[in-house]
Parts: sequence; structure tokens; C-alpha cells
Amino acid sequence: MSSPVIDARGVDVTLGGHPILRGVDLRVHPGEVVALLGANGSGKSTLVRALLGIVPVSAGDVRLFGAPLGSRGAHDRVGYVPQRLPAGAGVPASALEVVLAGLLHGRRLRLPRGAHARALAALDEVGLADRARRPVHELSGGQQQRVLIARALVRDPDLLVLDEPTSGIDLPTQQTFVDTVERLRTGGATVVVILHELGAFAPLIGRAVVLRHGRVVHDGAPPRPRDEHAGAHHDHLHAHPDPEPPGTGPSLSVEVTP
Ligand SMILES: Nc1ncnc2c1ncn2[C@@H]1O[C@H](COP(=O)(O)OP(=O)(O)OP(=O)(O)O)[C@@H](O)[C@H]1O
Repeated sequence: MSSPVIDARGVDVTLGGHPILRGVDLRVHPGEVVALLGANGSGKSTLVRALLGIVPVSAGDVRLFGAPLGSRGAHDRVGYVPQRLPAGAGVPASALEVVLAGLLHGRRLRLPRGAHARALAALDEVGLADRARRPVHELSGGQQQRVLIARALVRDPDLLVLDEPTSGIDLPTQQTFVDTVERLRTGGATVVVILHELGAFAPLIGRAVVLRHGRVVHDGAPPRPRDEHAGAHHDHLHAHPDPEPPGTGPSLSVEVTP
């Protein structure tokens, strides 16, 4: 089998003095589309941030494209779509400028040749070509999310990491994202996507990794929708909080569905 795009072994992350990830192992191979699932607070965003070197790892080892974290060559191949525009996004940057920023990374402080055409093409792909000059903070939440996706796409990434791309997004826009991921996968890219529900992504997802209390509790076939609330494990896809810290509380949980 080809060498993994992501190779994380025994990853621990501690934030604010609290253990958030505990001994996470994750290997993702070229061309895989992997969904990262789990309740609110189970550690999904922290895991992708650790994989990308955005939060420090307190134990374990992470490699991207075979290189240790911090290797620029590897990072240049990644497109990352965070959950929302970072704080400070009130600066009056246009959608086009935000997308162009995706082409500035590593030591590259100048835009490459053809940058504007590439940025406009990326905005067009997410259906925002006509909003290119609009200040991004004047766009709707869903449109801002699309701008962030365009910012990742403009890099032509070999690894695309999406943090809940469909939360608060209408169904037609979700389909735009799914089509984009499908196109990247067809081109050989690898995709890791945090989701609360497989939803429109379901046809693309061959593997699901479920986190609970910062540990991987499932790595394999995606749960079928009708199983989401069945069984004791209930490590499902909805936006419920992670119920109790590990090692405390009762081992039996009961859910009452209205
Ligand atoms: N910078 C931080 N300092 C302290 N605790 C943090 C920090 N960032 C995240 N956490 C905590 O880590 C836990 C996991 O958060 P994380 O955002 O990774 O979960 P998640 O599974 O992505 O949740 P959601 O589905 O709500 O986005 C939460 O309890 C959160 O409060």
C-alpha cells in the first residue's frame, strides 16, 4: 500500500491543563475520503488542528506526506477549511483577497503568476464569482464558508481538511461542497472532513473515524443513518455534547426521544 498522507501515532493533546486527545492513532492513505465524527467536544477539531500543527502535540508523532510536522513542503500541499472565519475577520478584506491569501504560505510573500485568475476560478467553483469584490464580512455565514473553501481550493491541495463544512449551510450549497470534494478525489486528492451528519456527503464517505472523549472508538465503515441512535455506543453524528468525562459517571446512558 502507498505511504500514508497522514500518519499519526499515539497523539496526546493537552489544552488549558486538560487532556483533550488521548493516544490517537490515525493513518489516512492517498485518495481516501475519511469522515471524522463524534459528539460536540469529543476532540474532532482539536485532532485536525494537531494533525496540521496548529495546536501542539504533547505526546506521539504526526507525519504529513511522510514528513514531520513543520516541514514546509508538506504544509504547502494542504488546504484547510476551518469552521468559521477567524476572529479579526472584521478587517475589510474582499472575498477575492481572502482567497488570494491561500496562495501565500511558507515563505511565499508574493502572489504567483496568474494568482488572480486562479482565485476567481476558485470563487466561481463555489458559486461566488459575482461576490469577489465584496467585503467578506458583509457576506452571509454560508457565503463566508464558501470563501474559506475557495481559499483552500486555490492551493490545488493534495490533502483537503474540512471542519464541519455543512453546518448551517443550505442543501444546494452542501451539494456544491460535495461536488467539489468529488472532483478533488477524482483528481487523486485525499480528504478528511469533520461532520455531524454524513448528510449529502454520505455517498462519498468510505470510512468513518469516531472520536469519544478524545479517543478513537470506531474506525471503519460509516454508521448507517438508521443506526445513529441505536445501541449502547451511541457515538453518533449529531450535535449533542460529549456527555461525561472518561472514568466518571454511570456506564449506562439512556436517551429519551420525544
Ligand atoms: N484552546 C483550548 N483551551 C482549552 N480547552 C479547549 C481549547 N480548545 C478546545 N478545548 C476543549 O477541547 C474539547 C474538544 O474540543 P473540540 O473543538 O476539538 O471538539 P469537537 O469535537 O470539534 O466539538 P464540536 O463538534 O463542538 O466542534 C472541548 O472540551 C473544548 O472545550
